[in-house]
Amino acid sequence: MDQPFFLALDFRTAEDVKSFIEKHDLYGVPVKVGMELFYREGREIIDWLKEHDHPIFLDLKLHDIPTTVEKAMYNLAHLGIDIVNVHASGGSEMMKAAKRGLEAGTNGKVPKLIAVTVLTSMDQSTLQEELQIKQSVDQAVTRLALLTKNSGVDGVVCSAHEVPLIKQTCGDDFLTVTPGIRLSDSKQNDQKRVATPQLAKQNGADYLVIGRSITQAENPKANYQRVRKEWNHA
Ligand SMILES: O=C(O)c1cc(=O)[nH]c(=O)n1[C@@H]1O[C@H](COP(=O)(O)O)[C@@H](O)[C@H]1O
Repeated sequence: MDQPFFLALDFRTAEDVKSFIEKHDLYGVPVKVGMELFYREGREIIDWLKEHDHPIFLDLKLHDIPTTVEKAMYNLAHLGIDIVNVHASGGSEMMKAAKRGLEAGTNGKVPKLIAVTVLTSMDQSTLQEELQIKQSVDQAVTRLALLTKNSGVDGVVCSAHEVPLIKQTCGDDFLTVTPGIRLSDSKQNDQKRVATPQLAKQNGADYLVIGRSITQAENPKANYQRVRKEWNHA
């Protein structure tokens, strides 16, 4: 993959996606398709993106009983995507089932499977006050990363801040995919654990996920180039 940034295509319709990509000449860049777009447009938008050579991270964050997740992954595997995810908090049986489903459903290259640790929209107070989890964010993320690794899954979704700890605990080859990426002058929106592309690179992240800093910018292409420059020069 030329540039390790997944552009989050959080748009309502396929038409919105196509006109955004066309207008800003972003053909072929790695993209993330999430629930909003996939629930409406399904496999057609995936096929269109593949026809235009976009590497695809399908972000549906599956979290259900093992059998359901295994069968859902079996069906998703036919889409020919590159990365797909589950929630690590679904537990090891669920993660192993997800992997089995993907392997059984794929003809060619098996998509990478990653697991969300603690959402980047959460912070210490969400964990401790709302969810009554006594561990710190760092501890909870590391614990879930280790569970993910021991379940045979390829890597995790986490914030850029936890990458050094995860690499230390799970090894350099264990993938870290980091959303919550913001350019220094972008709005934080609903994200709590944010980082610049530069910090993510310095911390050793393998891939970035970045949406609104680009898609809602006055000049999306210019911001895309800024991310690229920050990453390449960090
Ligand atoms: O799995 C994800 O991609 C994900 C996990 C997470 O912890 N936080 C997170 O923001 N995401 C996704 O990453 C994208 C971030 O978008 P922006 O906040 O607009 O850059 C969204 O599409 C989220 O669904």
